[in-house]
Amino acid sequence: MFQVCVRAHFDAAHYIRDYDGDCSNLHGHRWDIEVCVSGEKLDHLGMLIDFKDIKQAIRSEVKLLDHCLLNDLTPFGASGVNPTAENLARYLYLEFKEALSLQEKRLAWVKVFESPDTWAIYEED
Ligand SMILES: Nc1nc2c(c(=O)[nH]1)N=C([C@H](O)[C@H](O)COP(=O)(O)OP(=O)(O)OP(=O)(O)O)CN2
Ligand SMILES: [Zn+2]
Repeated sequence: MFQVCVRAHFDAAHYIRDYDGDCSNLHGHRWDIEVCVSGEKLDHLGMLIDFKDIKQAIRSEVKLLDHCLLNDLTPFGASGVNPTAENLARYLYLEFKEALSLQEKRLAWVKVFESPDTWAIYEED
């Protein structure tokens, strides 16, 4: 089984509603993300998936998220879903799953780092 992964980052602000502490105040992070596709079969070039294809999907998403207030975005707005690393990882997983429309491969996981030492992973069974 191969895993092919791409790392990227964006800068965005957020606050955690109802959090008992500083994180309920508006603050920013450099969010690092990692997107990983898995599968068995390589193409004639010896690639599971071209890094470029993953990068392109990430670029479109990062355009939406960079320098924004995550709480203002539809998935985290009136819905009451807090923009935590966990919820952001799930949101991005579903976005990339749709954007990449993978065949004979799957989106293995998406990692979202709030800092170099703290991160969340979302994957599907
Ligand atoms: N499971 C989660 N826990 C926390 C999240 C999260 O998304 N998922 N988010 C936060 C806050 O966003 C906060 O910005 C990060 O908190 P923390 O790591 O404590 O950041 P500090 O810079 O304050 O780190 P210290 O080591 O405490 O100085 C909180 N928790
Ligand atoms: Zn934070």
